[in-house]
Amino acid sequence: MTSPTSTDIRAAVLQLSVTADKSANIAIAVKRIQLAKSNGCTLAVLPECFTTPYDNALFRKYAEIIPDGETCKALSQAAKSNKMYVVGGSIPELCDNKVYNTCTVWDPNGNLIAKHRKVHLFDVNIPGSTCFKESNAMSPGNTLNTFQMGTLKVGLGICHDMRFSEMAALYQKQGCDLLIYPGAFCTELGPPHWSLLIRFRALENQTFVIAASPARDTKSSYVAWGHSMVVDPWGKIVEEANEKDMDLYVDLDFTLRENIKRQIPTGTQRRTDIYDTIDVKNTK
Ligand SMILES: NC(=O)CCC(=O)C(=O)O
Repeated sequence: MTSPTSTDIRAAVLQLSVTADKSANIAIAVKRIQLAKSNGCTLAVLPECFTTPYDNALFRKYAEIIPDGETCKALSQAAKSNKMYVVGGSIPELCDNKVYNTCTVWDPNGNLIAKHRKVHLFDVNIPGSTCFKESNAMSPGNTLNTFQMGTLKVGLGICHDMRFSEMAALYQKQGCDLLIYPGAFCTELGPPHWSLLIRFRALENQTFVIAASPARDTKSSYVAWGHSMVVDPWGKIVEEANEKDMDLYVDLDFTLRENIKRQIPTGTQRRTDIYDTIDVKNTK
């Protein structure tokens, strides 16, 4: 069983191509998890909607029940047979006749240890650029979600969630060392905002951030930006993909986070006497 200490994470960020063939998408994800294992990784992170073209017309058709659906069974088995943590990007989840955009997390024994339903749905209307209303097809989640990887605590968000600094700040307050965002920014909003947002979330919370995108497919109705990346708590991009189908293997040294927290102790400098970020849900 892999039980990471504070310094020994090698993460794989899998920038997968997403096709219309759900079973083929799952099979490729499983192969790439195996490949990550053979490259010494203990954690694999998959992209948002890696089984499903990002299209409101398809989410319900591709949706499945968690944890009994096809994708969950495959991810659980992949985590177990490779003795890895697997952050399963996201899939459309069917529950009580609603569809959620949901990330599942599997431990090295194949157990489901966390589930995050996208809290902030991607509803934007930018004339001449991007119009998308994810809430026409999906329901929002209503909880923040973390999981433990050995001594490390990880906070989860999905794509548009990364725009909301309050959510990341709450994860920081809960002691998260790493934030993971499976995402799929489009080619209009990717160039101006993707990298900036990921770096902001890392810098302001002094955490590592992993963001995993699908590879770009210019023939699909929604063209993903790609550029999966890992950013360190200094705000520096450690590794960045281009737009192609590819994987990143990145060593995360958490002593860096401990040093930065000590050197610039913003975590203990907050003036909660004049402002605060409060988890309303869990403080009621
Ligand atoms: N899939 C998404 O949530 C896309 C988010 C996005 O592109 C943004 O700009 O926000």
